[in-house]
Amino acid sequence: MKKKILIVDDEISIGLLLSKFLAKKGFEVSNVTSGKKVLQALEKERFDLVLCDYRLGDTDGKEILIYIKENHPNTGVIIITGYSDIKLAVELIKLGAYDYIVKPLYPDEILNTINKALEAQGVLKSPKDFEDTGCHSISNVQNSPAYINGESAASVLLLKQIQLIAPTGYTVILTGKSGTGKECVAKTIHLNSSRSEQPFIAMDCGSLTKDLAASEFFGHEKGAFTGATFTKIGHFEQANGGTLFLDEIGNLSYEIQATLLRAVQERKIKRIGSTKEIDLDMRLIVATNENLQEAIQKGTFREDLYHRFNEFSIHVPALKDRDNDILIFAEHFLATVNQELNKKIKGFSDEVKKCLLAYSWPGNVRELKNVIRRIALLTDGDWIEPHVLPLEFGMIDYRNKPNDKKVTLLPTASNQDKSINLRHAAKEAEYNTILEVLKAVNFNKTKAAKILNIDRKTLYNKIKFIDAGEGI
Ligand SMILES: Nc1ncnc2c1ncn2[C@@H]1O[C@H](COP(=O)(O)OP(=O)(O)OP(=O)(O)O)[C@@H](O)[C@H]1O
Repeated sequence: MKKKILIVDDEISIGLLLSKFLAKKGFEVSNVTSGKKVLQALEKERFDLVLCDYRLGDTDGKEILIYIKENHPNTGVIIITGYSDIKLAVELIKLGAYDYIVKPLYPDEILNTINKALEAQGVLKSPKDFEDTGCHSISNVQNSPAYINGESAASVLLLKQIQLIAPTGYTVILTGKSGTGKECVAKTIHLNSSRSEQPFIAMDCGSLTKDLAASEFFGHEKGAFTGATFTKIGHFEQANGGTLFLDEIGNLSYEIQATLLRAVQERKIKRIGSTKEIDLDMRLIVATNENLQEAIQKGTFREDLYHRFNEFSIHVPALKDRDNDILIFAEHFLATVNQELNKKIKGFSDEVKKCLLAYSWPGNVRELKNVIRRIALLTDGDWIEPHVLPLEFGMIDYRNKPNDKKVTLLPTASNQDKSINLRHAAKEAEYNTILEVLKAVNFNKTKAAKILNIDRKTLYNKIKFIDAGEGI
């Protein structure tokens, strides 16, 4: 059956041109020239897709989009805009538009977008579509795990925003709780930009001290200060040509922010101890799990720097807001662990699935990844059963096998060497303490390190250690 498309454009010639082209491509096409006529047309018949010009005499594309999404949710909408306005485009996509096309119109682009919109209709996108739609997975980055998207509305929106912003050179602020995947998103944006062949350099600003900051950002010449025994290339210079990802910018001291602002504004740096200016040509992506607006109000974050960064912002949703994506991520991590540990675990029992879905995941995707690594390691059979779930799942009962007298942290360790068991128990206790503290401080690693009385780097290593599946 032919797919029905309604073209809405008050420029009659453009509408006619488009309808001729689409009719030739096998679509059944109708044309209208005003908002009022759209309503009448939609009352009369069902359309698969509405291709709507943003600016119309009696209304605009946004109004029409809202009307269609409320009254004909199964009809896809593509908006045509006269100028490239990313913010407007994102707003329209958030409101439910499948995509937007910027004039001048190119037949191939229109056809491609229409076909994709029709394919996607009624079906939420699967993670694989990320690659199908021309975005690369990040699996080709050394030491980077593949980027997994989900099917929830929040994940579909996230993917759209990544696809939209990646090819522009915009500086992006990524907000979201710790472990939601901000760095993963930053890498994906980089890999889908024209800089993908150039370096992606990630820098954790949370651990920067005042003394180290300038040298870490801009590098130094040999002999520039006591202890500068070698020339050091800073992160800005390393990222030149590519993308610099600054993580945890909310933790930067006010003084360091001033240094950073100069470099970002002027796009030039000097290594410490050098007079030579180095021109910068790179994209900046920054991330924070702090509320920067609040920090600005409190006077701890510079408003001017914030505006420099905020050419575009993307919120990376918490895992609990990604519905059944939890299971998509879980299956993916299980497949990876199976490979790493040479196991053949088939999947999760229904009970475990329920627990995974019911848990609140304060540590987000990172926590999920760790949990899957741990429970896969503890599983001997084909299926992951509830008794291997960590204590925070409130599954203590499950952890007691029928003949056990006490709750054991590692049920499978009963037949293991006692010393190994103790070591494991110590690691488990350490893991749980770190996790508890992290949760208590909303996963702010700087604060957690202070409470745990270890430096941030040690904490980072321990988290990595856990991340790497060794923290059992
Ligand atoms: N979409 C994703 N696909 C695959 N793995 C992911 C995804 N999102 C997150 N992860 C994994 O979860 C872990 C945490 O992700 P990441 O470091 O990107 O989070 P973050 O938000 O930058 O955390 P933080 O704020 O603490 O730095 C990593 O091991 C990462 O590989």
